[in-house]
This record gives sequence, C-alpha cells and structure tokens, in this order.
Amino acid sequence: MQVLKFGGTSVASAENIRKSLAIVAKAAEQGPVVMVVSALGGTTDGVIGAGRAAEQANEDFREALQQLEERHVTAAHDLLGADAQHSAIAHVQAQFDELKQLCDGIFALGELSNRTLDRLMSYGELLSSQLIATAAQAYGLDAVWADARQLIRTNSRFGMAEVDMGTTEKQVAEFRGNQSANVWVVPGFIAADAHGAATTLGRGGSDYTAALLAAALGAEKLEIWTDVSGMMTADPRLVRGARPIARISYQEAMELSHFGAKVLYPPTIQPVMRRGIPLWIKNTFAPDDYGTLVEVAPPRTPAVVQGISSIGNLTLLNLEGSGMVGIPGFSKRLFEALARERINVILITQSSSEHSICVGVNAQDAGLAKIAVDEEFAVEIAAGRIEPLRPEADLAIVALVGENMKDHPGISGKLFGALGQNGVNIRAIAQGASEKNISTVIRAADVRKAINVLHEAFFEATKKQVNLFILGPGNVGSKLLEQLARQQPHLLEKMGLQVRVVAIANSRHCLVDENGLDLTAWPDELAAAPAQSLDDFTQLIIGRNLRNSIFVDVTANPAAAGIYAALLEKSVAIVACNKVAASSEYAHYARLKSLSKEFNASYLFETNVGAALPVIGTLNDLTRSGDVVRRMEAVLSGTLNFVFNHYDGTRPFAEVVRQAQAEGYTEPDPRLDLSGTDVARKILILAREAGQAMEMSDIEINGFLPPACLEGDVEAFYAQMAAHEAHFRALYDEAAAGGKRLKFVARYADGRASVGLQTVAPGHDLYDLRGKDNVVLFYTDRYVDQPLVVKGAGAGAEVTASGVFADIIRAARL
Ligand SMILES: NC(=O)C1=CN([C@@H]2O[C@H](COP(=O)(O)OP(=O)(O)OC[C@H]3O[C@@H](n4cnc5c(N)ncnc54)[C@H](O)[C@@H]3O)[C@@H](O)[C@H]2O)C=CC1
Ligand SMILES: N[C@@H](CC=O)C(=O)O
Repeated sequence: MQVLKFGGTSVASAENIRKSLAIVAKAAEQGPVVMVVSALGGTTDGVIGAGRAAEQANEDFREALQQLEERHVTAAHDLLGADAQHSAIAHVQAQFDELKQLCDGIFALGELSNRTLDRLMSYGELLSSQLIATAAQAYGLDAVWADARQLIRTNSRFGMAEVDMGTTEKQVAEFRGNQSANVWVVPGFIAADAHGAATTLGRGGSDYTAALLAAALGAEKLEIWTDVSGMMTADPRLVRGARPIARISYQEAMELSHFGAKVLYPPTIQPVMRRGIPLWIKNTFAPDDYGTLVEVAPPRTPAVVQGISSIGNLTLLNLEGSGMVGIPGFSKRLFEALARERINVILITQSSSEHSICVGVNAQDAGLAKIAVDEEFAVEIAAGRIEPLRPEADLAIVALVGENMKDHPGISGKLFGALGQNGVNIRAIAQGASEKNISTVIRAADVRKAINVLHEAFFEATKKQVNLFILGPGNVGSKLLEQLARQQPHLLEKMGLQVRVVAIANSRHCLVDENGLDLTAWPDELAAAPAQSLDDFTQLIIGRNLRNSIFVDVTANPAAAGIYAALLEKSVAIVACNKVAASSEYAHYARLKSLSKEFNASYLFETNVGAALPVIGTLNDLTRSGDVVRRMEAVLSGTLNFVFNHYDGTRPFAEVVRQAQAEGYTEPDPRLDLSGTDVARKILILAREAGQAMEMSDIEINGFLPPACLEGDVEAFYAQMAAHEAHFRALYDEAAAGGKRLKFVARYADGRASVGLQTVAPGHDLYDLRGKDNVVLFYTDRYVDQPLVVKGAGAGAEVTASGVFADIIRAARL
C-alpha cells in the first residue's frame, strides 16, 4: 500500500488534478494507493472568510460562497465528461446549499464557534475529494471515495484536534477489510470526534492525514506531492541558491519543518517515523525530479549542515531578577503560566547565572503571556525580587539543522563569525545537547541577510556574493566600473566572488538595482535616474541591509568621507581612494580604524598614497611584523612629478599643468596638487600608518607657488600661473644649470614631516623618476642603510581604479 498526498496547488485546477491523477495511476500499477487530497487551493481561506463575514453580520459572505461554488462547478465541468458532470455539479450545489445554511445560522447568531468553524472548513476537502474521486473513476482508475471522518478519530478539541491513534487504526483496518478498490480518494485535514462531529487537524493537516493513514496501514511509503522539488537547504524565496536536499533523516526533517520549511506540516513525521515508513517529498509539476527522501538513516554525506530554517513573528519574553537565583520552581511557574493560556514556547534559553530566563513565543501570544506571567509573579514583582516580564518584539529565529553537527567543532564559530561580519546581532541562542539544531534569535529585519550569509558559508563555499555601492563614477570611478565589468566572469569562476554593483551615484543622480546593475549601460541610465542626496544614499546602503556590502568612495568629497562611521557601525566595509577621511583629524581617523575592528568591516584606502602601488600594504606588513619605521623619503605626487619632468621652459608651466589634469593625474581640484596639500595628506597618512598620532597642522608645507595662484577659483589659478611664468622658469633654470632636477619631496623622520620642492642631482635616489611615477623609501630597524623601495606609476585613472579594485577584493575575501 502506498499513500500519496496532493496539496492545494496540486489540485487547484482541472489541469493540475489531471497531473495528480496521472501520478496516482502510475503508482497504482504497483499496488493499492491511498490518494489524500487538500481542498482546491484557496478554498479553506475562502470559507473561513465567509464564516467570519457572516459572524460580523456582513452580507458579503453570500458573494464569497457564490464565487467558491462557481469555481467548483467550473472544475467539475472542466474535469468530467458530460455523463459524470451532471451528478457531480448537482452534488457540488447541494454541498454549497448546506454551507449557505450554515453561514445563515452564523449570521443570525453573530457567533462562530470553533466547532462550527471546523465544520465549515471541512467542506473544502469534502468537495475536492468527492470531485477527484469521480474524476479518478472517469480516468479509468478503480477508485472509491473514503470519508476521513470515518477513518480518523480525534478528541473534541475543535480547531486543533488530537488524534486517537488506537481507534483510528481499528477504523482504517475495518474499512480496508471491506474494501476492494485499488485507489481510495480521501479528504485530508478533516476527521471526526466520538460523536461524529467534524474536527480538523491544523492548517497543513492534510500531510498529517496522509501520515496517519500510512502508519495505520503500514504503508510501504508515503509521498507528499507539492509544488517544489523537495525540502530545500533554505527558503527559496529568500535564498536564490537554495537547492533541494536529496536525503535527510526524520529528525532533521522534523527540525527543518518546525522552522519554516513549509513543504511539510511538522506533525507529519511522527507517525511515519514510528513505523519507519520512508517519506518522499515530490513535485507534481516536475515528477521526474528526485525530490527529498526522508528516512531512518540516510547515507552520510560530507555536509555537516543539512538546512537553514527560519521562523518569523517571534517575541522574546525576558524574565529577570536576582530573586530567581538558586531558588527552584521559577521556570516551572513560568511555563505553567504560559501553558494555562495555551501559549506555545518556541525557544528557551537561560544563563548559568540563573539571573534571567528567556523564552520565544509567537508574537500574537506576547500580550497574553505578559498578563499571565506578571500575574503569576505578582508577589515577587511587588517585592522587587524580579522585574515585570519584558517582551522584545520584531524578532525571528534562524537555525542551522543537521545531525552531523554533533561532535563537529567549529560550526557555531563559523555561524557567529559569518553573522558578526555582516553586522547581524544575535539576541539569544539555543542549542540542545543533541546538537541537531543551533538556533539564533535575530532582528526580523536581518533575516534575509542572515540566511543568505549562512547559506553562502555552509552550502556555497565556492561562491560569495559581494554587493557594491559606488559613489562618484568620475575619472577613476568610471574606469573602475569598466574593469569590474570585464572581470566579473573571472572573479566568479576563479575566486568564487559574485561581485554585484547594486548602486551607482554621483552628486546628481542615483541608480539602483538590487540584482546588480548592467555595467555597460550605466552612464545613460544614471543620467536618467532620480536625484538622491548623500543622506538618502547612506540610508539606501543601510536600509537594503545586504550581505557583504561595500561602500566604494571614488569622490574627493568631504561629505562622502563623513558617512564612513555610520556605515562601519552597520558592518558595511569601506574602500576609498578619497583621502579626506584618512587625513582628517587624528581622532576621526583613529575612530574609523577602531570601528572597522569593532564591527568586523574593512576600511581600506591603499590608493590614498601612490595610487595602486603597494605603499600602505608594505608599510602595514613592516609594522605588523614588528619592524619600526624610522624615516621615509618620497615623491608622492604623480601630477608634480609629471609637471617637473615635462616642463623645460619651451611650453608655459600652466599648459603642462593643464596637460596633467587632462591626463587624469590631478585631483578634481588641481590646486590641491600644486599647493602641496595632496602630498602633505599622503605623508600624514603614511606617518599615521607607521604609528604616529600626527595632525595635518604638524606637516610643514613648503610650497613653491606664488601666493596669488591660490587666490580665486581654478580658472584664476591657471591665469595666475600663466602670469607668473617667469617664476617657474627661474626655478627650472636654476636646477638645470646645476645639472639637477626638480622634485617635490615628502619627508618623515622621528615624528616630524615636511613636504617641499628640492633639486636633486644625478645618482640621487629620487633623480631617476619618469612620467607620473612615485617612489617611497622606507628606512626601518631592518632596512637601515639600504631602504625598502616602492616605485612606479603613482597616478592615473586606470592604475588608481585597479588599486581600488584590489581593495574591493581584499574586503570581499575577509
Ligand atoms: N586620479 C588619480 O590618479 C588618483 C585619484 N585619487 C582619488 O580619486 C578620487 C576621484 O578622483 P577623480 O576620479 O579624478 O575625480 P572626478 O572629479 O573625475 O570624479 C569624482 C566624482 O565624484 C562625484 N562626486 C563629487 N561629490 C559628490 C557627492 N557629494 N556625492 C556624490 N558624488 C560626488 C562627481 O560627480 C564625480 O563623478 C579623488 O579623491 C582622488 O584623490 C587617488 C589616487 C590617484
Ligand atoms: N593627484 C594625485 C593623484 C593621486 O593621489 C597625484 O597627482 O599624485
């Protein structure tokens, strides 16, 4: 004997019912089949709605019932040939006449008891099963309709009846003895009490009906046919990469079904587990898919975690107080108070100090729970020995499930690490000694992010999704986007990184797509995108709450640098070529560094000095390995090196500066380069990274521009440089006369730093620097006479973008 159950979607239309019958017909070739069916999708909600409307004296119930009747008549019409149709439709109409009478009664009384509601709800399955039994006969099956009310006996707890398994087994055996048909079509969800009154087994109870019948019949297997191909590793509505679990134990299935794997009604497993009956979850719409086999001992796989489940709508109830410590009976009283109100406890934790006990309940029970518990402990509360019950709402449980977690160290470490790195705060934890389930209570708003992060950590070790929010697609930013577009396939294939650009914003517009923007079409799309402020952009990043989020600041804007702290506090990583933050007040720089540590979010700014040259990385490697930087000598301005390499008096100085700007070496405001400020920022950042708590005001800046050049705007600056051509010519001539070159040099030694123009002779370490090159010489305790030298192109959009890109990869791989 096999028991096959078909859910609401599998019998929602004539076409789906035919698919279900084809599956039954195939199974019936192997032997007798019990076909348990749900109501036509949406019917139960429809009759409940009608009943509730009638209770509230709302005449709309008539229209609701009329629509449901028409739906069933249409199904009969579509499903059956002309000869069977007539009596089937007459039967449907007769059932709806009863339903209408029932609702008229509710309307007149203005009352809908649980008993009447059970009776109302039973019509959904009665109607569908009778229709499907007729259709099965028409399909050529040797089928009979079997009334679940005569098979399954429950107590009289209407709404959620408890099954009397002994009587059920007897009734099923009796029916089987008198029955020769090969296929029984049975309504799910409904049963009857000892007086014959209809009862129901809880929403989703058709699965349970099927399991009860399978157990009573000692069936060789139970199949639950639904609209997904098995139990999934996580809720597929939340996790794109969720996949079906092929084989799973009863215990694991039970844990997963309790925590939101809605393909299975939790009580279903118990009866089949008791009898060791294999349970399959299969897809009516893809019957050849393997599905999930739930069995006693599935073969061991390397997978330690089988699935991740979640349950929303949770409130934590905290009972706290010093009066609880060492006194037996407090928890007993707490649970009794909740039990008296029939409040189901979903999760329990208690600290070993015994100072507090915390339980998770369904949010809708929280109000009643507070009244009940405060009443129970009224004396202790009045005496100040414990606090009134404190409910915390808007929470959810996310749990790892898997039998192999037992005795496997490191699972909870990985769980906490993955959540912590993404700023998901854990409010409570529960793990039983069986180690089959590790449950965390988190903010409901973090559930999507948490499940995705955990799914990546435990099921997609080869793939990590990274979400980028890019501000300032100018010179450097647009090159970065080009590079990202080119490298996306490589990153996925070779490094397992799925890098998605979720948002691009400039000072005017903001373009967003959570699924990842098209990196070839963004310029036109951004121009047409809505306006957004920097505040909105910050809220967008925080509000989207996506895992592995990185804010990429490719502006030169102080306001942009001002949002880093707020983002780091939400565990959003920062990658910046903008130097403003790292060269702001020391206290702010130090705070960002410490927030980065505290919230496990990278703050990377390698391109602040020497563009993509590994300057800061090298310095960090030196200091982390215990070396001490004593002295640094450097050329840190690509612009100034380019300008002094190209200026020989044959072209005006201002024209050479314009060329540097046109080639993308200068700051958006070139006065920062020419004034020495940009170099001063860079040596300050290096000194700080070397361990000195210096301020910008500590840097001695020896500028070479006539003061008039820095009065007015950028055009005035160019005009003034042109007017002072003789000044620049004199600087050049003097150096050239001595066979020397002009270099704008940054120096740091013993906690002091300066920047300024100097002449260098051939053979000097800084003499032979081409084009826009930078060079840094590190003198340390280990590099005493011969410095450690980092040298190469130190400016330009392409190289800078590649340095930003490298920082993004570093942040992504943490
Ligand atoms: N060019 C180079 O060689 C190097 C540049 N950098 C840094 O790269 C950064 C960007 O430089 P470029 O791309 O040359 O500048 P850019 O002027 O070409 O681009 C800056 C972008 O930022 C946007 N922006 C400015 N304020 C904004 C705001 N409040 N909100 C949103 N967007 C805003 C602008 O609309 C523009 O798209 C600068 O901080 C610079 O110091 C760092 C190393 C080397
Ligand atoms: N304007 C800068 C670019 C990088 O920081 C320079 O010229 O070096």
